[in-house]
Amino acid sequence: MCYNGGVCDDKTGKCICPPGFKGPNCVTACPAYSFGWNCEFRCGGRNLFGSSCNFVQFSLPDPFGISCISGRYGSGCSSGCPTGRFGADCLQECHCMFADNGCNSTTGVCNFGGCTDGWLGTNCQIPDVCPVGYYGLNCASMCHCNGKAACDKHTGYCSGRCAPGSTCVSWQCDSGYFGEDCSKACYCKDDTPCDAITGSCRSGLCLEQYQSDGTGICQFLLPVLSQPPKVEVDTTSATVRWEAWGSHPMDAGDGPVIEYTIYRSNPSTGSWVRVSTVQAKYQPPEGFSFLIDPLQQLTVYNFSVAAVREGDGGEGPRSPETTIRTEPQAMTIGTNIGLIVAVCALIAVIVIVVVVDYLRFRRFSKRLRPKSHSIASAVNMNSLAAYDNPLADDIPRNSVTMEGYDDVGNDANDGADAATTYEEVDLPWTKSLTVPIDQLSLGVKVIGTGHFGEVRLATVLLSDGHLKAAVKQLQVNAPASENERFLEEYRTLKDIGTHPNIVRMLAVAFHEDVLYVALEYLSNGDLRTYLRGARPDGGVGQSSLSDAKLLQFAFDVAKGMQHIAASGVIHRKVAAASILLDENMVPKISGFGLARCAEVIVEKPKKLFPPPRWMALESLKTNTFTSKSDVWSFGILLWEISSVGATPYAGIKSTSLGTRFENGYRLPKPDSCNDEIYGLMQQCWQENPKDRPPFKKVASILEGMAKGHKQQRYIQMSPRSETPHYLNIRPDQDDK
Ligand SMILES: Nc1ncnc2c1ncn2[C@@H]1O[C@H](COP(=O)(O)OP(=O)(O)OP(=O)(O)O)[C@@H](O)[C@H]1O
Repeated sequence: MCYNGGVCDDKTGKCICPPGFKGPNCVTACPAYSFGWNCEFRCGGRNLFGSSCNFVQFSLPDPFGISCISGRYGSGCSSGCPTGRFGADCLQECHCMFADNGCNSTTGVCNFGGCTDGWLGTNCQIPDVCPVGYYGLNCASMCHCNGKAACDKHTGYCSGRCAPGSTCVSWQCDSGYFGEDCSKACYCKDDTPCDAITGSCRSGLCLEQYQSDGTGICQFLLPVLSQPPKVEVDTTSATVRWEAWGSHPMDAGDGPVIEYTIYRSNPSTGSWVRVSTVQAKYQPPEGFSFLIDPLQQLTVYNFSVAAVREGDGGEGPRSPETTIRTEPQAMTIGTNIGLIVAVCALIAVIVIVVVVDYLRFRRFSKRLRPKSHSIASAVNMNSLAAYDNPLADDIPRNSVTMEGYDDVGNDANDGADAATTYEEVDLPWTKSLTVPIDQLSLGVKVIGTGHFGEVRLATVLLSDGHLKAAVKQLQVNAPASENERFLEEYRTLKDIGTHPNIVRMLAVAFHEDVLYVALEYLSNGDLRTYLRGARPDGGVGQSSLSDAKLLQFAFDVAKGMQHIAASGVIHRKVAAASILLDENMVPKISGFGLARCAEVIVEKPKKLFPPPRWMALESLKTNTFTSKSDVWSFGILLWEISSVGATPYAGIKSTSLGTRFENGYRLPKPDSCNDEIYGLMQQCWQENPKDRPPFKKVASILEGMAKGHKQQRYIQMSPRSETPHYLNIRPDQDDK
């Protein structure tokens, strides 16, 4: 947009400003009697022509040609502008509230009062509503909405879709994307580009597993199982059976199917829980089956299976479900003498076990007493040297010495006990992770406190040495629902598998009905605290945190979230406080306490609900959580990074957020980030979850920024000497 009579050069797209105005959009008025690209020439009293501006004409590039100085018109430029006019040859109209008083004939600034309705700016030449297709400061930037619709005047984002082949604010899709909003991925061989509008591969060749649909677009349809699984139950287990994808004429979509995911419902919340996957490679003639246990007796469960193709997002929808109730314990005392004898024998065994356990507990407590701050572990390093944990192979080798760790119980008397403390507990998912309790040494240091109590520094002995670990434990006396939540948290983490940007579970151990979970130790605390300390006024100093590092944080977290979303998990607590930093400052997603394995609508409990300031509109309004609500929260996390640790919506009550969001309110742009990164946040905060980019797209946009940070400043840390203009930190509103 060119103002004050400036015109746009149809070759370069740049504004050619009229005499008396300068700047990329001709908004800046030159001082009186001056003109030129930078107002460098003057006329009048002390001008370079040595004469008055009257009767002087100037030669400017087309389309102005010969014209008068601003504020003059007529042959020989001898007349001043009439009231209501200003600019070169007096061609511009004043837009002042008091029209009779007119405006300054050179600058257009109102002689009295402000602008008339619909106009803004120092000289009232900026329309209040940008013309269709423009947005931003002075309506100077172009937007690209589908159907040439208008866009948001501040952000450039379209209320509907972006024009095909554009991202609303840019005409170019990132490589590998096309279509409206550039939201569709194209799958061309060797990452060759596709047409930004149609999506057809320029090379005409598709990635393996994808087929051209005849128009040159490479795609596949997700495989759909049309039949519910058959389920047989007993008291505490269920056998789920299903036929291979494609066995039934109603099965739809494209193969090849590489595996199946088995789901069951969680009886207390009704949400879906991903139980396990079964490889599709070896197809048993009688169909597939999977045993799920343990289940609660006399409880109603739903079961479903989904077929999975190779690649990200290759899992099809869940099959129709089968609902069934587990059996009650069958006992017909009186009709079966043998059974009564068995029951008596069982009771006797239980009594013996309880007595033995009690005696062991007393002995164990005795061991604890002198060092009450730590839990015992009897480490016998020599005998365990050959222990092989498959996980250990891909664990970073932060091996430690045993100094500073309290091997309580590792004294002369305990040697014999150590071997007997290991107890097998029936949790199938822990199998590959379980280590004997004597391989775990709990340190004295409490490194944090979470919902399930203290988190302690520890070491765990795996195949090649002691690794530092953060250990959480489930209290024996925890209520059943808590128990379930704790187990759910770590089963989810186990299902997600390993990723460099997700906290890793090293091992689990059982001891006297306590479950210990050892996570890799992340020594640099959480990202929010780190960012706050790294503000130039925060003490750590600018040297510890470059703009590139801030972008890298965002990119790394996005990669981790892409992996979580691809595993079918919703995190529900994506926030800088949930990101922990390892010894090399690599961010790792943590805090899986609220994670779920499927789209969920939850009843709002009083505590343990996700932090509202990070929640998406639909989560606040209808308690609905999906991967796209995680994308919203990621947008808030990106804002936390860009504002170097500010509190979102500081000063605003979180109870008012839902209504504010519905009215279009969103977090403002931090001064420290540029339009492009704020644009990405805006995309994450689209009202309709479908309009938010998937994590794959978010990660690829951030990757582009991380690579291009030398050419462009996406996030700017203020130097120490400058007064930082960072947004507020309000610990009272941090939604801990
Ligand atoms: N792997 C780890 N390495 C280092 N410190 C950790 C680790 N895990 C947790 N902590 C510390 O312990 C604190 C509590 O962690 P925890 O995960 O229990 O918190 P939480 O917010 O209650 O999580 P959740 O909602 O998952 O239960 C964290 O804030 C952090 O300081």
